[in-house]
Amino acid sequence: MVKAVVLGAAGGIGQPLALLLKANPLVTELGLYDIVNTPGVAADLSHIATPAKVQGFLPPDDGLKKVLTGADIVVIPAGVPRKPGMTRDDLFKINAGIVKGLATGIATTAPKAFVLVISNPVNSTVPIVAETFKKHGVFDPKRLFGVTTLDVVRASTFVSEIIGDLSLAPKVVVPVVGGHSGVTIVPLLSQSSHPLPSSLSEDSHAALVHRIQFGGDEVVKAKDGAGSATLSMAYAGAEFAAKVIRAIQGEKGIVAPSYVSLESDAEGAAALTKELGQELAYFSSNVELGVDGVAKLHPLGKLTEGEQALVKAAIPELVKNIETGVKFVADSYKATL
Ligand SMILES: NC(=O)c1ccc[n+]([C@@H]2O[C@H](COP(=O)([O-])OP(=O)(O)OC[C@H]3O[C@@H](n4cnc5c(N)ncnc54)[C@H](O)[C@@H]3O)[C@@H](O)[C@H]2O)c1
Ligand SMILES: O=C(O)C[C@H](O)C(=O)O
Repeated sequence: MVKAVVLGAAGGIGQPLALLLKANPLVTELGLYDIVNTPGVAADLSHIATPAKVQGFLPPDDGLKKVLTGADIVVIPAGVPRKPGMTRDDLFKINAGIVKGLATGIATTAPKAFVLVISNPVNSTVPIVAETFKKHGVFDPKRLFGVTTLDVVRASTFVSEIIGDLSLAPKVVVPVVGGHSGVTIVPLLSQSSHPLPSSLSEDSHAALVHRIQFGGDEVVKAKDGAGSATLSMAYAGAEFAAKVIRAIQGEKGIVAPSYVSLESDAEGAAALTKELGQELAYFSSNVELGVDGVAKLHPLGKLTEGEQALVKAAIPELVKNIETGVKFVADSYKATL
C-alpha cells in the first residue's frame, strides 16, 4: 500500500505528474493538493482504471492536513515557474514561503514521509524543507530529496542525439552531480554508459555540457512567457518517485542521482565530502535507495580535468544557494518571536 501526495497538483507539472502517478500500479492512494482546481483534476484522474484511489483537496477545511494524513511519499511541484530573462534564484522570493508552508504541514502531519522537492530553486528549497523539519524536531536527512532527474533525462537525450541514435536515449545513463541550476549542474560525460563519438570536437563537447547545464533555458525561451518545463519534468519526477516507491517496498540496488543532505550517517556521505575537498550540507550524487530512503551515497569516481573544474565551479554557488535557504528559515522564525 503506497499513498503518494502531490502538492501543487493543479499546475503545469502537477497535473501530468499526477497522471503518471495514477498510472503507476504500485500507488494505491493518490492525494492531490493545490490552492485551486484539485477537485476537478482528481475527479478526472479517478476514472482511469488503475488501483490508486484519488482525492483532491483545497486549503479550506484543513485540506493540507487531510491530504497529508497517511502519506508515504510527498512530491512538491508547488510554486511559480520562470519567465524569459529570469534565473531560478529569482523565484526564491515567492517559492521559499510556499515551500516552507508546505514543509510545515508535512512536518506536523506526515513527518516520516519521503519528500521529493521539485519547486525551484531546488538548491535552496531543499534546505528550506530540512530547516523547517529541524525546527519541528523531525528531520531525517535520508528522507529528503531534491529532484534533479530532469538533468539526467536531458543528458541521456542529448548524448543519444550526438551519438545519432535517439532509440538509445532510454538506455543512456550519465551521472549528473552537483545541484539544479546553471553551473551547479555537472554532467559526468566521461562516465556515460554510452561513450561519445571519439570524433567529437572539444567545442562540441563544451556545447553539450552547456546544453545540459542550461537545458531549462531552452524550454523557458521556447515557451516565451508561458512557463518552464512541465511535461519533461513530470516524466522525470514520476521516474524518480517510482524508484523511491520501489526502493521503500524492498527492491534493492536502485541508484539515481538526487540532491540530498551530506550531513547524514548514510554510507558514503563522509567519503563524498572528502572527495569534494570541503564540507557542503547538500550535494547531488548517485544515491542508492533503500527502505529508509538514502542507503548509500556513491563517490564521484574518476573525473577528467574538465569535470574536476566543473565541480570546483559548482561548489561556491551551491554554498551560496544553501545558505540562502537556511537563512530564510532562520529569519522567518526570528520574525515570529
Ligand atoms: N526541479 C526541476 O527540475 C524543475 C523542473 C521544472 C520546473 N520546476 C519548478 O517547479 C515549480 C512549478 O512549476 P510549474 O510549471 O508546474 O508551475 P505552475 O504555475 O504551472 O504550477 C504551480 C502550481 O503550484 C500551485 N501553488 C501555488 N502556491 C501553492 C501552495 N501554497 N500550495 C499548493 N499549491 C500551490 C499553483 O496554484 C499552481 O497550480 C516551479 O518552481 C518551477 O521552477 C522544477
Ligand atoms: O528551467 C527552469 O526554470 C525549470 C527547471 O528547473 C528546468 O530545468 O527545466
